[in-house]
Amino acid sequence: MTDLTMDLGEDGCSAVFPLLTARLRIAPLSPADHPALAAAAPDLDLPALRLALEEGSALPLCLRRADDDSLTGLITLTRQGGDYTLSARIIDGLQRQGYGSEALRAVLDYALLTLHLPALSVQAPPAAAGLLDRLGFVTDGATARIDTAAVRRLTARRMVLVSAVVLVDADNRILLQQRPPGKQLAGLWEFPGGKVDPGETPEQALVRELQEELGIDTRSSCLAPLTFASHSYDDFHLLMPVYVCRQWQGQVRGREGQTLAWVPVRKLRDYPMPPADIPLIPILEMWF
Ligand SMILES: Nc1nc2c([nH]c(=O)n2[C@H]2C[C@H](O)[C@@H](COP(=O)(O)OP(=O)(O)OP(=O)(O)O)O2)c(=O)[nH]1
Ligand SMILES: [Mg+2]
Repeated sequence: MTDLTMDLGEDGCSAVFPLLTARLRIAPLSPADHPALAAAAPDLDLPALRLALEEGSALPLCLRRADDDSLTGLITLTRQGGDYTLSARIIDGLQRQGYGSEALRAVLDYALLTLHLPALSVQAPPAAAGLLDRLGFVTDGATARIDTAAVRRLTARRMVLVSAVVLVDADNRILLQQRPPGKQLAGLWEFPGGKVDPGETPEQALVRELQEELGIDTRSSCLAPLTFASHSYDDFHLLMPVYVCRQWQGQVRGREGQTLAWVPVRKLRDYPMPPADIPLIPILEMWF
């Protein structure tokens, strides 16, 4: 039997939560969620949910929009005997905008591929049949069921290899560049770098990207491996070796119109970064 709350730390937080999707942050129910939930779904038995969460027999997950933190819904995993069930509720007025499918992909991925539940079943109203079918559920009467193999097919993503660099100047500041409008993750601050082309090594790709993006010359021997990022975006899995470089030739300038910032490590958290980069910040804080 799996304790559904095993990834929650003492304070209800953990390294895996929030689950992030394109528009949502998904995190275990906390007392801070109660007022919004009670207002939006007065029929929910919040004290019972809270108790089940404390006992580890249920994991209620609140869905909130990443941009304005507004409540979008609740997905609850429940253990009943040896079986695991799921129930999903999107707040009235927010249905039919794809939030359910977006959140369910992330929750199914977590429940079957991280928590290793063998299968999940859901009471399926006829209106949800199409959605459940697209997600890989098999319907039998009023119940629909999904297993690990189906979730693997649902969440399989191509792997994209991207090289990135922590460029450090003489004052120990780190170069960030802002992703331009129109590109994926526009407006967020990232480390320079880019996709590794076929036939390139990660180091060769970085030497090329540093010339293309910043107009500077460096060599593979000036790139020291530092760490890596590994993160599932909705449509691909990013694997990003991260190097550190202190030696280059030429003046750094944004050759693709991007805004640049030299940032002391203690100020990194002031610059919103792509979700893949968030785990890199404490590593840099320790390292510098
Ligand atoms: N360079 C860089 N990319 C990052 C970081 N974090 C992160 O999630 N990414 C993602 C964003 C993109 O999906 C992908 C890199 O793509 P990119 O758009 O920079 O690729 P590129 O320089 O080769 O540009 P393009 O020719 O494909 O437009 O990696 C980061 O810190 N640096
Ligand atoms: Mg790039």
